[in-house]
Amino acid sequence: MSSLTSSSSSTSSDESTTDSEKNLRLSDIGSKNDNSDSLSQKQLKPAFKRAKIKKLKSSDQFHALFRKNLRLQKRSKKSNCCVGFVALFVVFLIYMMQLLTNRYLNSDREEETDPKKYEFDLLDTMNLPFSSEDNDSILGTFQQRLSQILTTSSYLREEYDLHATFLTDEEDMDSLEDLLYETYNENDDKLVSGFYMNSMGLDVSSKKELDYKVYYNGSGSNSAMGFQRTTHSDLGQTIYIPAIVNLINRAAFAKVWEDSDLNGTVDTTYGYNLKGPDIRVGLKDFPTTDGENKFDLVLVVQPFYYTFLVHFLLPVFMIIIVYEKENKLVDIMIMFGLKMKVYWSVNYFFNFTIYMFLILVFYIAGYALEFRFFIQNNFLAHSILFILWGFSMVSFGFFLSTLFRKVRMASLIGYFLVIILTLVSNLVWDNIIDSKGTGTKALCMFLPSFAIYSGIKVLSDHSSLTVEGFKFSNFNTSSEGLGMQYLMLFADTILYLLFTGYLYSVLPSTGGKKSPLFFLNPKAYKKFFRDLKKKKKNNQDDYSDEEQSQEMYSDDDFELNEDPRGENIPEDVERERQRVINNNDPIRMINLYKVYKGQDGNPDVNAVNCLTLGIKLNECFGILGPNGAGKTTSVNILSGLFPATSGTAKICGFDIKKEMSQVHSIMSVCPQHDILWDDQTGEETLKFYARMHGYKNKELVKKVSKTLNEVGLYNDRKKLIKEYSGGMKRRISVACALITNPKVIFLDEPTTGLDPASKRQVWDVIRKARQEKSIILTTHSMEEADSLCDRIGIMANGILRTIGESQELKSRYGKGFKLMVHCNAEDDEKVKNFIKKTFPNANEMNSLAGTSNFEVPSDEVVLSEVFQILEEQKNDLGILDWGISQTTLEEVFHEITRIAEGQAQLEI
Ligand SMILES: Nc1ncnc2c1ncn2[C@@H]1O[C@H](COP(=O)(O)OP(=O)(O)OP(=O)(O)O)[C@@H](O)[C@H]1O
Repeated sequence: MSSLTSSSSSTSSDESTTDSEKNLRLSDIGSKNDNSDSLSQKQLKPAFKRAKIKKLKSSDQFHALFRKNLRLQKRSKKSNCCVGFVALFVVFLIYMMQLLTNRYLNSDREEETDPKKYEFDLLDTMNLPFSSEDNDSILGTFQQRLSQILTTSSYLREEYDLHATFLTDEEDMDSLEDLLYETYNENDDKLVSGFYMNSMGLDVSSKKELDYKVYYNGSGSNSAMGFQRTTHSDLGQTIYIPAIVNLINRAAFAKVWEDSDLNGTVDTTYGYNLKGPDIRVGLKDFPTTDGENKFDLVLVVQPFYYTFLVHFLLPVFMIIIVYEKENKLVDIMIMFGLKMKVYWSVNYFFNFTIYMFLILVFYIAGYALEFRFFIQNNFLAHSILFILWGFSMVSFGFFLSTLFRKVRMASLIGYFLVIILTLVSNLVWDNIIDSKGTGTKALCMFLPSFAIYSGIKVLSDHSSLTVEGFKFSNFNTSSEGLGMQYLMLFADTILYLLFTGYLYSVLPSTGGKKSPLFFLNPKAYKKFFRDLKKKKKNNQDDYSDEEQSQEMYSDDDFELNEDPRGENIPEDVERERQRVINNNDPIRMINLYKVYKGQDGNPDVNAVNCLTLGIKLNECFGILGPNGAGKTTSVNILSGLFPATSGTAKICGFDIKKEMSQVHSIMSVCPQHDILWDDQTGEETLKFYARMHGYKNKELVKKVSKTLNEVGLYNDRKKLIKEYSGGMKRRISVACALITNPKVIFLDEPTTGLDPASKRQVWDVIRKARQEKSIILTTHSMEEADSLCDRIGIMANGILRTIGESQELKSRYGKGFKLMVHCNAEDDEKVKNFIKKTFPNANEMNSLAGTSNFEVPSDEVVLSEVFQILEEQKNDLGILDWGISQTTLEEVFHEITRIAEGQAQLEI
């Protein structure tokens, strides 16, 4: 009846009437009378119309999913604290190491790379032991000799890379500095030094002293460049001056002494009692140090720790995905219409955002604590490296997540991987790969850890005190550029996304759906692309407008085989089969089979066996059956969790084999076991699904509040799901199935575990919800089926055994009425005789202490007459109490399962 309403309303607007539509109407009329003659399948090829479906917007889904992820992330305090702690710990370690390095190992150096900023920090004074009257001439001779040694000694130039220049003004001094530092930076062994003769200092007549300044390399290992202890005459303290200064001073002095005719005037103890003119030496160290001699701890450990830190989110990314996979949350979201491209995009974007947050904290700490890695290197150089690593790590995490099905395993292996990848990239790169050619390096970088480690190492090497920071100006020319790292990280991002897509398709998901390994089978590969093209085309057609046009389709795809029971098929089941073939029910299953492959030597299980069934519009259809009858399997096939082994079903005209995405956008499900996020509240859970289906703002709030009220959870809406009782979880699962306003609802044992009051509340909700919908409800409660379902099908061993309205089944399978009479013991015989006389075929079932039970065939009973007769004779016969009841659904159920068991025994 309801299907008539549905199809006639859908065709009424059409001007033209096709033959197939006529067939449809004829068949609809047929469905009104279930006893109508069945038409051969060949004769009748009806064309049906698909339901109107509303397009689910990707943006709505993105919004809902992102909010959900964010909320759950905020609530996973342990994981957030752990990540934060590790980040801070790494920053703290590096900071401490930098402090230690600066304080104890480079204590005589300053962290200043600009040579211009160095002062001549002290002046050493050497007294020449001559009589003070001869200052001028002594100083003149000394200066002359000094110049001669410095400019003419090839030995000094070659051995010590000595640069001596006599300058006249400050500008020239600058150019000498530039020359010295340039030479210094280019020179491998760093044994450069420089002398600067300030012409001003030559004015010996007025100053009675000679000034000259020396640039020296304080880090030199060469003994000649090393330091020598001397006592600073003015300061009265011990200072260290470069050996070369003493060397040259002494050489100049010796010459002066030798040439001087004054030596005779000098007392043998000249060094102590004569005080002649001063030779003052200004000292200026080079700003950077020779790495060989100054151990910089930060440089050694930095690449390891940074690599560890940036890997640390990898297991978190894996866990997010595997958690939803293990708990079938992905499956349920798909059943509620989630598009996988949205799912992956949101997770990609979300994971990348978490990573960027970590990097932001790291950068703030790094700049605040003045890590040379950040300050010395070009900002873009390290930012691009870290961003590209973020992209590739998320892809890599996705890829790894496809390999795990359990969160515990994923987190265990994930954290182990962080350590292994960090260690391997550190040790293997430094000891083996670093010395290899570009090709080998690039190949190794297909493991993204190598790419990030080597990139960090390049930047780390540039953050040493002795070298310039990394700049893009040396990017192209430098053999240690970052080009390869950037390129490979980008390539890894794409590569691991492709791997993820591939593995996600071919590895079995929780639901057991998987695609073939295409590359092993070129035909399957071609088929895949053909299907994809077709699907794309369908999608375009389906979603060409906001509301889909009602497209005609035929049943060519249905495999209309005979039921294997052949002649033995029960009449009602066969009638339903013909009705389904010729009708446009919103849910139509034809010859649906599901065989589970036997594992560990067990035989295959035929869970669903040639199920042909149709659910009408506005109908709530109950599937009953003992445990293992195939109820849940049927629902799982229809909702797309499992593929059928053969046969198919159409839901609102969409084939579950090929158009599941359209089916998902119009259906909802309350699974047998609650599939919910423990850390969301009931309200948030409902909002999530409602948002996915386009509800917004006031409409969203209203809809959610109404549904919460209906299932009696409004007052508990702010509680987390993990704080809900089993019954409350069940009610929120039912609410989820109702909130999206679907056309088709699958309710798998929706009231299991509910107390009687809640059960009735949920029944009321379901009763109200069936308007404009088709509902399949599986249950073990006969009372529920009786109360809620318009029609009932009873399954056993995967086979549909009977179908019909509750009353119809009772009269078909029940053995009539049950009559109970209660009287005094002395009247017992009299009463029994009366019953047997009134109902000749009544069968006495039992009798005890004046209470007797009879089974009376239904054709002997006209209820009104029974009432009249018994009430009239009650007093005369001494009947104290009596009652009559019809066969219950439970008895029908037992009868059916008993027959099924008998058949199964025969088959064995
Ligand atoms: N994943 C599976 N792998 C193998 N066999 C399965 C699987 N799921 C179900 N089965 C088998 O399929 C048959 C039907 O199971 P199903 O869960 O559909 O029954 P049901 O009618 O829903 O039972 P219940 O009332 O206990 O929920 C059973 O024999 C069961 O053992």
